[in-house]
Parts: sequence; C-alpha cells; structure tokens
Amino acid sequence: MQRLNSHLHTKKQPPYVLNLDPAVLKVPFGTNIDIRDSVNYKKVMEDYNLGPNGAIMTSLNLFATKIDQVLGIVEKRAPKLDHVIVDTPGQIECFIWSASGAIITDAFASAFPTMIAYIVDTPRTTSPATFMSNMLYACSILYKTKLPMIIVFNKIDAQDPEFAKEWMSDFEKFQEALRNDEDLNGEGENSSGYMGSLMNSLSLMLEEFYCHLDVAAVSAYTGEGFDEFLESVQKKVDEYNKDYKAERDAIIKKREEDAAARKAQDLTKLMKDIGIQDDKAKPTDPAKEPIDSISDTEDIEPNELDGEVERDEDEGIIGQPSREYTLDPDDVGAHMTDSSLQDRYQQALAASGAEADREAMQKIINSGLQ
Ligand SMILES: Nc1nc2c(ncn2[C@@H]2O[C@H](COP(=O)(O)OP(=O)(O)OP(=O)(O)O)[C@@H](O)[C@H]2O)c(=O)[nH]1
Repeated sequence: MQRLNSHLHTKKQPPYVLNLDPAVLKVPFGTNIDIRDSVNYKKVMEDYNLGPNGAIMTSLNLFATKIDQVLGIVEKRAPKLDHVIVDTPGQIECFIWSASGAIITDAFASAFPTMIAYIVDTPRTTSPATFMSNMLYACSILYKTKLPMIIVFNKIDAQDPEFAKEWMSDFEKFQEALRNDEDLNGEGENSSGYMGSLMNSLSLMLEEFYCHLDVAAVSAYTGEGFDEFLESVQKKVDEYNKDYKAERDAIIKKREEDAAARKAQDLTKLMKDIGIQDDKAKPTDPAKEPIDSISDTEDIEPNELDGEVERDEDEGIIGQPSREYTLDPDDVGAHMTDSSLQDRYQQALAASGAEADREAMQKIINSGLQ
C-alpha cells in the first residue's frame, strides 16, 4: 500500500486511500478514510468480550453500517481521482467471509470499476504445496467476490517469480514439481496416493482459474514492477466494464429486492403483533417525507469531528494525513436507512396513537436493520 501510494503520487495521480484494518498499529501512508477513526478495536474487544478476529469482524460490521456515507464521499471525489486503494485486514477471512466484507465490496463494485489485488509473499510460496494452497485461497476469493482479480507476486527483490509464472502457464511443469515435492509425497516416494491424485485434480481445476487472472510481479521494497501492475489494473477496468458490470448489477438488484421484501414482511408482522394497522395504502404527503439525517462532513474542520480516536504520539505517518471523514461511534447503526419503512412506521404510529410502543418498536426495527 505504501509503495503503491507513493508510486501514484510520483506519477501525479494521487490516489484516495482507505484503511479498513482496525487492528493495524501504524499506517505508514496518509489515509483519507481510516476505520480506526470511527471504531476503537481494543474497546470493541473489551466491550464485546471478543478475541482478535471477532473484534476485527465486529469493527468491520460497525463500519459497514455507514458504508453508504463513505461511498457518498468517495463518489464526490471520484471525478478528480484515477484510483481508490483500499487496504483490508491482513486476516483475509475476516473480510472475505464476513457479511460486512461483502457489503463493502458490493458497495464499491456497484459504484466504480473494482478489482481485487491478491498479494502473494513470493519467497514463501516456492513449495508446490504452499503455492497450490495460495492459489486455492485466491480462487475462493474470486468466486466469493465475483470481481476481477490480479495476482501480485510481491518481494521479487528477494525471490525471482519465474517459477510461479511457469507453474501458472505450463501445467506439466507444475505436475512435475508436485511429483517431486517431498513435503507432499515423502522422501523417495512417488505421488501415487490420495494426495497425489487430489493435487493432480486441483491443479487441473486451477488451470481453468488462471484463465481469469492477470499476474503482476512487484517489489514493494524497490518499486520494481509497479508500472506493469498499473497496466494490469487498466486491463481489469476494461474487463469489469465489459463482463462484470451487467452481472453484478443484476445480482445487486435481486439482493435489494429480496431484502426490501423481507423487511416489509417483518415490519408488517411486527405491526400486527403490537396491534398497529398497516396503512401502507394511504397516499403520503411529500412535504412530510422524513429528512435523511446523513450528511457529508467535508466542510467540517478535522478537529471538529466526533469520534476521533487518539493515536500514539510516536505514530509516524508519511505523507499528508488528509483524513476528512470520521464516523461517530455512538451514531453507528442508530438511524433507519430505509425511508419507506420509516415512513410506514411513522404513519402507522400516528394513526394508532400508540406512542407508548414507540421506543420499544424503534429499538427492534433498528436492531433488525443492523
Ligand atoms: N524484501 C521485501 N520485503 C517486503 C516487501 N514488501 C513487504 N516486505 C516486508 O514484509 C513484511 C510485511 O509487510 P506488510 O506491508 O506489513 O504486509 P501486509 O500484507 O500489509 O500485512 P498485514 O498486516 O497482514 O496486512 C514487512 O516486514 C515488510 O518490510 C518487498 O517487496 N520486499
């Protein structure tokens, strides 16, 4: 992230930078939006009695409740931007396999050409078994996110990535490496057992997976390969616009329709339970539409923002710390995002005069929407 950020600055294309890792201690580059400003990871751990991974997931969940605001800000900046780069938690599974990870990637992918850069630690992936595991992980991320992906072999200053490129382009070479791998087969044995045939089948499957990928080789240490990486990014933008956009739009539309139907059903049931009539059919007065309380904080001075988490004094940030936006932790998830639901609820409440139930119901609806 640091090298990519400085590389783009050198090319006079400063990126918009988001840090989504709540547990990182130091971020050695200027971020525009940082999850740590809105969510205090250590406090989440204490308050919810969670371990490290649980706290990362909960922090991401809290952040995801405000993704529409984050997206609104990025969209405002978008006309002047070439790139938005987002750093995800090192514990990939916390992001990829969580609901919040899906919400965040979907939100970006529905607004901008979005791609995943899967970073591989090249010196640590020279054994065929580790290589295979790494590629299977990348494959699972591709199928989970359904986004274009670039496999980025990093640390090429320490390890030539040729072996990996060869394994990805020549199936026989990889099979040969598998056959000779002592980790898999044991010394002197040949790959005749279960593992051998499983590996053969998996490597065949991976051959198909490689067709959907671009590969880049970089060194974050020396800066080598970043121009080629950016060329791959451009290719993926074209691919996104051509292949992915229509498919994603259809998925998102279907998901939204399902969610709206489910929410409406839940609310109707809830209102029935507490004896409020559903007067959805009544025409609404546009003048009385609820005002969305969400606002952009772009004009607010950074020191006026709520929820700023105090940083260690020794935290050195290279570049301008240009964060412009923080979420108020108390406010996270505390508003209703579905205006039609809120509208129906307000109308029903007014009609029944059931003020006494208001607080309890608001709580239930809020927790349901979260
Ligand atoms: N030799 C070499 N070392 C590198 C390179 N890139 C990163 N490193 C080192 O690898 C280690 C891990 O780098 P990080 O940038 O913290 O990796 P990360 O993927 O952000 O880690 P997470 O916190 O898990 O997300 C650090 O010690 C870096 O100095 C590189 O291109 N070459």
